[in-house]
Amino acid sequence: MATKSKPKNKKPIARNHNTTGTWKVEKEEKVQLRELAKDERTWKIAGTTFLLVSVFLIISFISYFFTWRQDFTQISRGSDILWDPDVKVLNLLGKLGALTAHYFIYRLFGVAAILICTFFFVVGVNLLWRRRVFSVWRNLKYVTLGMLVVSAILAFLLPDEEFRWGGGVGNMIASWLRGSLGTIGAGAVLGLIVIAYFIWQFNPAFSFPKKLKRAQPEADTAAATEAMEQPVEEEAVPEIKKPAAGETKGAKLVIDTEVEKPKYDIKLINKEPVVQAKEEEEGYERITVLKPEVRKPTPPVKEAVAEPEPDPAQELEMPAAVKPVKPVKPLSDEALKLEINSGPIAPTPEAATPAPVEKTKAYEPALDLKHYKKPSADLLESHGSEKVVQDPAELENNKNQIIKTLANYDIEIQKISATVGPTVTLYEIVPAAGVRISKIKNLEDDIALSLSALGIRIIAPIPGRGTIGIEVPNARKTIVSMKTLLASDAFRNSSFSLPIALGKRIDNENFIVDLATMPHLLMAGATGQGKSVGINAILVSLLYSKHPSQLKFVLVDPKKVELSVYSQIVNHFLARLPNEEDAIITDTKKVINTLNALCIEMDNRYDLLKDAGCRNIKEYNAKFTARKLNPEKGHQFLPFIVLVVDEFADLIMTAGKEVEMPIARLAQLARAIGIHLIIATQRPSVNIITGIIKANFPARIAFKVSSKIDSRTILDAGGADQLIGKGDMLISLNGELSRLQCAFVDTPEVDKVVDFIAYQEGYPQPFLLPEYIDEKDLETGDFDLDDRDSLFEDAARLIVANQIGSTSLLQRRMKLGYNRAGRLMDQLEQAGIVGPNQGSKAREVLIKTESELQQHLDMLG
Ligand SMILES: Nc1ncnc2c1ncn2[C@@H]1O[C@H](COP(=O)(O)OP(=O)(O)OP(=O)(O)O)[C@@H](O)[C@H]1O
Repeated sequence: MATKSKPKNKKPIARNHNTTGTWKVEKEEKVQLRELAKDERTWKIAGTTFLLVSVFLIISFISYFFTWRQDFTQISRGSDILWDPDVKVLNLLGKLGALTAHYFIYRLFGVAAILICTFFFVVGVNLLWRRRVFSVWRNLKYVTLGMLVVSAILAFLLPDEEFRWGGGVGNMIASWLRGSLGTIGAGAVLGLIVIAYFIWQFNPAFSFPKKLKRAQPEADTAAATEAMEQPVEEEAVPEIKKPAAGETKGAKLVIDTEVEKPKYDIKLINKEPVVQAKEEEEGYERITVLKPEVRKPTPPVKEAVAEPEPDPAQELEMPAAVKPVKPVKPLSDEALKLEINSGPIAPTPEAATPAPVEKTKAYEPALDLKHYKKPSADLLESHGSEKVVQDPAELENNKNQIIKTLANYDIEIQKISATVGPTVTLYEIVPAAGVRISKIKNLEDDIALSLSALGIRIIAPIPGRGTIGIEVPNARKTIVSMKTLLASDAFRNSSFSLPIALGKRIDNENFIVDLATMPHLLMAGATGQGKSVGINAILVSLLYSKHPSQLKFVLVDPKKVELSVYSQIVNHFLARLPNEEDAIITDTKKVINTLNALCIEMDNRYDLLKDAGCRNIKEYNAKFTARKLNPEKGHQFLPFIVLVVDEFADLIMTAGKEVEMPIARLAQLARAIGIHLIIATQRPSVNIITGIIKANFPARIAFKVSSKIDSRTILDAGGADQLIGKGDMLISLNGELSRLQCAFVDTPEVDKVVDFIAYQEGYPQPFLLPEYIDEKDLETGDFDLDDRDSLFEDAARLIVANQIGSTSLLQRRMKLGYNRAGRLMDQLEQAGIVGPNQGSKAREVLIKTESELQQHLDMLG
C-alpha cells in the first residue's frame, strides 16, 4: 500500500487550529505590531534618534554658553520666534537650538543641564546595540541628582552673576535653603552633600584598611539573620494551564493484534496533552482513556511522578496485554507521594542546606545581593501549543506499514502499541515466540523505506521492557518550550543542587536532571542540529534556579559569538582570571591558563575540605554557613563552578594535550568540590573526544550527527545519525539511552533573561579564579630585576663559585626544573653576572670572585 504523503506544513503547530476570520485578523494585527517592536531596524532607528538628540543638545548647550548674551532678547520671546523669519540667532543650531538650550540652562538647571545629554547618549547606545552597554537606571539616578545638586551649589556660590549658573531650579533651591537655614546653614548642607558623595563614591579609609579577600565580601551577622528568614525572593511563576477536562493527556496507542482477530482495537493512554488532528475515522473501534503504562523510572527524572494521577477507575481498564512481558519495577506509592507533594520540600540529607543550623547565627551567602530576584517564567515565550498533535490516520498507517513490512520477512508479532512524543512516536512490538531480535534490528532500513520517513530508529530490545521499539518521526512536531519546563512543579520544587531542564522524553515526561550528579556532560552534534539551543537551555535552567552567590560560570567560546550574550552578567554569574578584561574566553592561550587556574582552584578547594574534615562541597558549605569554619583561615562559601566549552574541537586542534590534560584532571577529580564541566563539539571524532576525555564524561548528549561512527564515538552506540535535528537528541545517562526533544529557548528569550539579571545590582567584580602563570611565558618574557627569583642570589653564588655559566649546573645542584633554571640564568645575564647564551657552550661568568659578587649584589640592591 502506498504511503499517504503528508502535505508539508511550514506553519508552527500553534497556528494549525481552525480559526474564524475575525480571530485571524486580530491575531495578524497583533503579530505585526509585535514584529515591528522586535524588528532590529526599529531598535536601530530609535537608538540613532536618541544619539542625535544627545549630539543636538550638547552642541546647542555649548554654543549657548558663547551666544546667550546676544541671543537673549530674541529667545526670551519664547517659541514664537521659530515662526518669525526676521528673527536671527547666533546659536550654532539655530532658533530651536537656542530655545532648547535656554530652556534647559536658563530656566531649569544652569550648567548642570549638560548632564542630560548623557542620558540620551546612554539610551541611544543601548538601543542601537540592543544590549545593556550602560545602565540606564544608574545614569538616570546620577543625572537627576547631579542636576539638582550641582545647580543648587552653583546658584549658591555664584548668586548675583549675570549668567544664571545654577538655572531657575538651582536658584530656587539655593534661595529656599538660604531662607530656611541662613547662608552658613545652606552652605553647610550643600558642603555635606558634596562630602557625602565623595565618601560614598570613593570610601576613603578613615581607619586601618581591611584585608582584601578574594571571595565576595562576607555579610555581617545581624544581616545574615535577616536573610535566613527571607533568603532569595522568588518571582511568582505563572501557573501553567492544565488541560481541560476531557482533553487527552499524552497518547499511548495500543493495537492488539491477535491472529484470529483481523481488526485492531485502538486505545489512547493518557500522559500529556494530545490533540487529535482529525476526527476519529472508521476503523477505530474505541478510544479509551487509560492510566499511563508504568515505565521503569529513570533515576534523575522527577517530573514523571509530579504529573497529576489519572482516575484509578481507569486503571482497571488496562488490558492484560499491555503489561510488559518482563516485570518492571513500578514506582512505589511512597515515591509518588513524595514527588507529588508540592508544599515545601521536607529537609533530607540531600537538601541544599542540611546543616544543623542555629537560625540566628547562620551565614547567608545570598545576603550580599539580598535584593536579587531570580528571573520569572514570563520572560520566556510559549512556542506554540504544548499539546502533542497526532493524526490517528498517521498512526494507523504507520502501524500497518510496520506489520506489513515485518510480515514480508516472516516476522509475526503478538502486539503493537504506540507512544506519541513531541517529535517521534514509539511503536513497541512484542514479537511472536521464537522470532530473533537481530532479525528485526537488521530490517531498520527496510522499515524506514516502507514508512518513507527519515529518522527511524530501532531499539531492539528496549532495555528492561522485553519489547522492540521502532521510533518514527511525527509528521507534525511539537516544540517543547523552556517556559513549560521551568514553570513545572518538578523544576521549581526540585531539591537538586544544579537542576537542568533538558527537554521531554518520548512519553512526554519532563526530563529534569541534576548536573551535580552527572557530574560532567559531553555534548556533540553536527552544525545546526540544536547544540547551541541545548547549551542555552542548560545555562538558562541554572540562571533560573540559582542565586549569584551559589553559582559561577566559566565560559569558553572559541567561536566568539555563541556565549557573548552572557557577558552582561559578568558581575553576577561569571568567573574569570585576575587581570583579564573579558570574562568570556575566546583565545586558546587564555583557555589553557583558565583551565589550569581551575585546577588550582580545585586543589585549593580540596585543601579547604581537608582542613574542614568534609567530603564534599555540600558538607563544606553547610559547615561554613553554620559558622563552624573560620574565614580567617581562608574558609569561605564555595559557589558551584560550571565550565562550559562551546566548540571543544577548535581547542583540541590548536592546543592538544595542553587542553586535554587539565580537562581530564578536572573531570576526574572536580566532582566533589563542585566544579562541573559541559563540553560541546561539532566534530565528535576520536581525535577530539579521546579515550581519556570519554572515560571521564559518563553523561553524554548527542544531537544529530553525520555518521554512525560519530554516533558511536559519542554514545558508544549508533542512533544519533538517525535523529531528525532541531533539538531531537539522545542522552546517555547512567548507562541508559533516552531519546528527548530538547527544550527550545530562542536567542531573544536568553537576551531577556540576561537583561533581567544584568539590570539588577551585581558584585563589584566577577568571581576571581586563582592566578596561573605559565612557566613558558616567563622563560621568554622580559623581567624586572625587582621581580627576581627568590633563588637568584643562591644561583649567582653557585655560578660564581664554579665559574661555569651552565643552566644544567643550576638544575642539578639546586634541584630545579629546566624552566626555572633557564629563567634564573636569564636573570643572571640581565644582572650582568653571566654573559649571553653561547649555544651548547656554557656562558661566560663575568664576575670572578665572591667578594666581587657581593659588591655587585649590594649595588643591585
Ligand atoms: N530544541 C529545539 N526545538 C526546536 N527547534 C530547534 C531546537 N533546537 C534547535 N532548533 C532549531 O535549529 C536551529 C539551529 O539550532 P542551533 O543554533 O542550536 O544549532 P547548533 O547545532 O548550535 O549549530 P552550530 O553548531 O552551527 O552553532 C535553531 O535556530 C532552531 O530553529
